[in-house]
Amino acid sequence: MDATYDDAERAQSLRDTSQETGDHRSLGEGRVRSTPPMIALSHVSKSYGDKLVLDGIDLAVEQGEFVVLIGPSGSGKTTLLQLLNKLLPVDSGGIYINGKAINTMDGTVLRRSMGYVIQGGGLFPHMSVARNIGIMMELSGRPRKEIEERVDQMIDMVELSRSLKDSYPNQLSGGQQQRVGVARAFACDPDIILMDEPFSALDPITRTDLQDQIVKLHRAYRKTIVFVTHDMAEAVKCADRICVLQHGTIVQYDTPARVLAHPASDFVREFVGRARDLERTLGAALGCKEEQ
Ligand SMILES: Nc1ncnc2c1ncn2[C@@H]1O[C@H](COP(=O)(O)OP(=O)(O)OP(=O)(O)O)[C@@H](O)[C@H]1O
Repeated sequence: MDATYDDAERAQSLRDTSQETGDHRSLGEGRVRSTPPMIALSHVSKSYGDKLVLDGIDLAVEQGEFVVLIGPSGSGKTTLLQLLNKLLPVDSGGIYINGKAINTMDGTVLRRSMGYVIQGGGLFPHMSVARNIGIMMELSGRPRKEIEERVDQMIDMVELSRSLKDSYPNQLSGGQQQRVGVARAFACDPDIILMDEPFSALDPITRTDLQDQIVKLHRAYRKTIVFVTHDMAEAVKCADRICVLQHGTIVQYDTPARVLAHPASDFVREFVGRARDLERTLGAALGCKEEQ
């Protein structure tokens, strides 16, 4: 069955069962999932004042999936991400983590259970690299020795030098700051990691390095990742599935191969086309440089 159809059906079944049961195992008539999706949104809407920004979003993200949210500026990507960790409240509809409605969960507890990486790393400027990485563990009262060991492990994992442990964020390059942000997100071993344009402020080479790194980490640890970007090439490189947003609705949710080969609308075709044009232009420009 077509993945997009399957998701639509699943989302529909979530909608049908959510109010009554609060449990998300139904897959429609007579079919039962053995596990709920790691993340499910059922008819979620969100407005700022009278401006509707997300309009009846149905979305399921499976455990261990890498889903990229992509769309033009203002299409609602960041808003959607911030609904997932309750930085913003939904106006209507439901969000479920592992089958459990997040409106029953404490926002702080929920956020501590998820990794969150934003542009620039979102590091605390007055804390050292080591403390930035270990802060969530510190807040959860983990023993100092365990935190120290984990910090070293995370620093090695993101291929930073341990000599930077006592440095402060303003003493690091943009790429190093972003690596610290990624290390912090993984430190508490969360099931879910949310990433909001984490690499978009970086130069192309550093950006490529970090994309490679996150793909590698995803393969190794199979975290469920929801990643926001404007960049189709980044989406194709990293995603198991790409969710294309336009004016607060999902216009396609499918594998990179299918989004590229079968764009669901003229809008998606144009979006993919622009990315390909850019890639060709960049490729040509880089090719010229190499020849010089
Ligand atoms: N706090 C806010 N108050 C009012 N309007 C907001 C607020 N935050 C976002 N918006 C508006 O909601 C819409 C969606 O914003 P959002 O940041 O989710 O889009 P986005 O797709 O992430 O955009 P970008 O790619 O530029 O970051 C935009 O029109 C934005 O101006």
